[in-house]
Amino acid sequence: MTVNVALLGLGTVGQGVYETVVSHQEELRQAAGESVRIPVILIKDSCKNRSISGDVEITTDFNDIFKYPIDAVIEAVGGCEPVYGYLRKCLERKIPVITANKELLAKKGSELMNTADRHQTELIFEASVAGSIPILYIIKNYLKVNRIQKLEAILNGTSNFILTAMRNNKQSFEQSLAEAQRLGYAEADPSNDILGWDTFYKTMILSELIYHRQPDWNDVVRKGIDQVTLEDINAAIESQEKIKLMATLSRSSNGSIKASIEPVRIKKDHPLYAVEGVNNAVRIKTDLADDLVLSGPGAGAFPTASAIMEDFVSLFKNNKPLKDISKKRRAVPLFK
Ligand SMILES: NC(=O)C1=CN([C@@H]2O[C@H](COP(=O)(O)OP(=O)(O)OC[C@H]3O[C@@H](n4cnc5c(N)ncnc54)[C@H](OP(=O)(O)O)[C@@H]3O)[C@@H](O)[C@H]2O)C=CC1
Ligand SMILES: N[C@@H](CC=O)C(=O)O
Repeated sequence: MTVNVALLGLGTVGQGVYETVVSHQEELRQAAGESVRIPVILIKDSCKNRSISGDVEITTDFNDIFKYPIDAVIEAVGGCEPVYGYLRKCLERKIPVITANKELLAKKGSELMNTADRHQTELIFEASVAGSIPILYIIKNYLKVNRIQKLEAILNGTSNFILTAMRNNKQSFEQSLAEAQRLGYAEADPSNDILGWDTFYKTMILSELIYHRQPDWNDVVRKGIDQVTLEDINAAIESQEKIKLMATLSRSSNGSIKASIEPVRIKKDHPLYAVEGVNNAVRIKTDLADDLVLSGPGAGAFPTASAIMEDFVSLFKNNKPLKDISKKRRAVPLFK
């Protein structure tokens, strides 16, 4: 048997997913119990050269994906429109969706999750937060008894890459951003990265997961790294400190959720001090486990494809065919 996956988007992430499906057939067969094939890929610009095998249809028409017996959809386009409509259509047809799209999830995650629920299918999105780090899985499945008191995190690979390059190589902000774009870390619109929006969306997803709701967006402090200068970085070095774009999330005693995203100076003994380059890290303080820190690459083709493909195989429980897997088996619902 073969599982057919429609891939939406063939940029940094989509290409990483496509190549992983080609290079990891054996592992996918082991984990999913069936071989995995991508018969169709949606793109925007039909004039670009693509390194894709000849038997894959490349299309600019979303509806073409339904010409194939699609078992799952992987979305790597980004943004809200037209993707929201596309994913709704897939879920309404009971097709499970795996997405890396944090902006869409922060803005429309509840609606899409309700659609998935109504149609008894899955919407999963490990890749939307902290790249390759399985942070959503760990919070959902491994911290059910613990009370999460506070979360501190570096969630934007591009910003951390830029701050590291400015510090270590004395590169200018602009040069460092251009390098992050060349490496495929930055969003299509990099102002999402450098103004803190990307971290903001990821923090909202974490808030949904941990507290089952988001704070009022107007109450969230959101600053990016756009105002950080080489002088600021040198001043931090003088004090043996580093500047990091830090997200924080907690619930106050009155039940309100507090979140902030801003560049902060941290000292050598801070657990996230050593997190450099494109890496992300999440520090979770809980009442029982105490202080947990997870780190790993937060952006890039293969770290993101890793999270997407691990999400994908998580759809296969006990090697059952995808169509036989009931939605009701999902462990803890997110966005509810
Ligand atoms: N880059 C990264 O490291 C990470 C990215 N993400 C998320 O993954 C998603 C994709 O990111 P990334 O691969 O970097 O983005 P890219 O800009 O590299 O790729 C986007 C892809 O989507 C296609 N596309 C854009 N608009 C449309 C449209 N209207 N209809 C059809 N196809 C369209 C583009 O087509 P064409 O090729 O024709 O231009 C391109 O193939 C985003 O949600 C991003 O936030 C998540 C984690 C990490
Ligand atoms: N642009 C994002 C990509 C991953 O989510 C980042 O730099 O972290």
